[in-house]
Amino acid sequence: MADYAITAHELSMQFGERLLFAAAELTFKQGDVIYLAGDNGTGKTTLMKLLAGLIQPTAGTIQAQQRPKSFWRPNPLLGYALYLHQHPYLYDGDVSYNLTLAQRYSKLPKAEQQQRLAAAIELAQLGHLLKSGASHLSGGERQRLALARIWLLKPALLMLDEPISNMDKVSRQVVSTMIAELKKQGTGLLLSSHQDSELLALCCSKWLIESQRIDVSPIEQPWLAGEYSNVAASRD
Ligand SMILES: Nc1ncnc2c1ncn2[C@@H]1O[C@H](COP(=O)(O)OP(=O)(O)OP(=O)(O)O)[C@@H](O)[C@H]1O
Repeated sequence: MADYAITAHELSMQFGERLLFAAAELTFKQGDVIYLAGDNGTGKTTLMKLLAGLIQPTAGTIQAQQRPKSFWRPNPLLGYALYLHQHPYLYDGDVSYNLTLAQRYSKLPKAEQQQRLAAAIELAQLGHLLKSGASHLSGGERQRLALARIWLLKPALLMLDEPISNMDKVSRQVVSTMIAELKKQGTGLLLSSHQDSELLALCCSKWLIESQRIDVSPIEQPWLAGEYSNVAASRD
């Protein structure tokens, strides 16, 4: 059983009279890499905010495994899965400052923190930008910095809202590589996109929001057949 998991039951979300979506059951857990698809305005961001505990559903329950509601933690979902907005908030100050501040929230041992910082700077290709003001970064650079900050924390569950939309080829490649690395390290990922992208190749299932329903289906990956499945089977 995965240590971290979010389960939603009989979920429905409305804004006023308008039903955005309903779903009988959804599970997002460590080990999952889920592609959240749907046209603009179908509710992908709203669903991520629900799973992050930032807003409440109109009906249904959303539970964080092994984190019951308590007096000191009235909303167990807050901080359980990290959520990165499409237009991430960055602190005033330079890139280096943004990374250092994020590191303060890390619970990893100091040596691992330092290793992750060096890897984040290299993978996100931020080395030449460390002294640049965050407010002067391009859209793609902002997204790379935001993902680098999250990388430092090594999250168990991470939701990325349109992580490679509106990026040039290089930034797309950089972000896709970081996402693939997080997957290897065991982070459960929910990746939203309003159109098919290269991120699909990393995913094992798809949630499609369409006609006010969330349809869940497996994604058959060529790498799951043949050698890889033999390796996986021999491990079991
Ligand atoms: N707080 C709110 N009050 C009323 N309507 C809202 C609220 N938040 C979102 N909506 C509406 O709900 C719909 C879904 O919004 P959401 O941002 O979740 O869609 P999305 O699938 O992420 O879209 P996109 O692909 O364009 O990012 C939109 O029509 C939006 O205007």
